[in-house]
Formats: sequence, C-alpha cells, structure tokens
Amino acid sequence: STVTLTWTLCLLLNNPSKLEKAKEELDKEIGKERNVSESDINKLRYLQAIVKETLRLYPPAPLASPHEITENCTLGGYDIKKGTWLLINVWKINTDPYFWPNHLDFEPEKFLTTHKEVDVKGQHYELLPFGCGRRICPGISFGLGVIQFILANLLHSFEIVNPSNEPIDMSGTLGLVHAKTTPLMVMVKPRLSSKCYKTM
Ligand code: HEM
Repeated sequence: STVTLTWTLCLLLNNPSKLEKAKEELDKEIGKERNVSESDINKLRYLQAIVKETLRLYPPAPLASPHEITENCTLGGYDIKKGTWLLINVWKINTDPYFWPNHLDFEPEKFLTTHKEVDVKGQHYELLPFGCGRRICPGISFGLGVIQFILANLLHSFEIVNPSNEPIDMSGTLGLVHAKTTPLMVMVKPRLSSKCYKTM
C-alpha cells in the first residue's frame, strides 16, 4: 500500500493537470470545511481511477508471486513439467498496447470512459495488479481501501508540491516488490479551514 501511494503521488506531481482534477473533485464532493470520511470514497470516482491507473502502470508486485506447477501440463502451447516455477509478468500485461492505447501514459480518465468496466479484482485479465485465480491477493479490499482513503486525505488536506524544478525521478528497484528507488521529497501546506487540523 505504501509503495502504491508513493507512486501515485509521483505520477500526480509529474502530471499537474490530473492533480488539479483530483483536488477539484475533492472540493466539489467534500468542500473545505471538513475532513474526508470513509463514506466519501464511493463518490470520489476520479480518485479511484487515479489509483487504478497507478496500479496499471506501477504494479507493486510486477511479477505477482511465483506459482509452482503441480502436474505436467500444457499452457499456451508450451509443455511444462511438474515442479516448474511460473512467473507472470503483470506489468507487461497491464501495459499491453493491444488493450491499452497510449499504453505508458498516465490517463486515469480511461477508467471513467473507454475502460470503465475494467476492474483490478482479477476478473479482467488485461489488468492484474492483485493477480487472479485462487492465489489472488486476499488483501485487495483492505489495500485499495487504505490507499484511497489516505490519498483522499492527503490531497484534500494539503497542497503537495514538488520542490525541485526537475520532474520526479521514476526509477524503481528490481525485485519482487517494485518500489521507488530514491526518496520522494515534497513540500506540503494546509489547504482547508484551520478547524480541520485540530483533530489531526
Ligand atoms: C496495493 C496493494 C497490494 C497489491 C498490489 C498486492 C498484490 C498482490 C499480488 C500480485 C499477489 C500474488 C497473487 C498471485 O500470485 O496471483 C499478492 C498475494 C498476497 N497478498 Fe497482496 N497486494 C496488496 C496488498 C495486500 C495487503 C494489504 C495484504 C494483507 C493485508 C495482502 C496480502 C497478500 C497475501 C497473504 C498474499 C498471498 C496469497 C496466496 O498466495 O494465497 N496484500 N498480493
């Protein structure tokens, strides 16, 4: 969840018009006189689309987890021996240009228009950040809920700015988890009525 939140902030800082749209939605749905509550998340369709688009471009587990083949079988025309480890390249699937026009661009809008039926819950095989089938991630709802709620609170409560003139460095670590290599540095300042910070 932390890894995804970090990539989401990076993508928004590198795409300021999308960040503005997210803030407009928060101001329209919640206003500046109160904090986000969990029950608001359903109304934040653009914010949900931002999280999906981040999971598409930067799946935190780009190779899912290794699956061991338990019986000799044929898969996609290949004969595979029992005991073989199968790694699924989730990132490659999530960014396949056959399914995703402008496949490497950050365009959350697609999840409200052309791809609004495509979900991340293992039913649509062109987008598999949580895997699929019987070893699918059991933390989907918890993970998504945490990411959406923290992101909504951060963007609603604070103006988040890249202090450098350079775009945010998007290099990531190689490994089972694809995390940002360098720390993300941001400047934050309050954007709500002062009473909203009393309980924080
Ligand atoms: C952005 C958040 C998350 C992402 C993208 C994610 C992704 C994944 C992926 C791709 C797998 C492998 C699925 C497969 O092999 O087909 C997995 C497995 C798993 N995840 Fe997550 N995960 C996330 C958050 C969480 C959270 C919050 C929890 C627990 C609270 C969790 C618990 C697990 C467990 C226990 C497995 C192993 C399931 C098994 O092998 O049967 N995950 N996750």
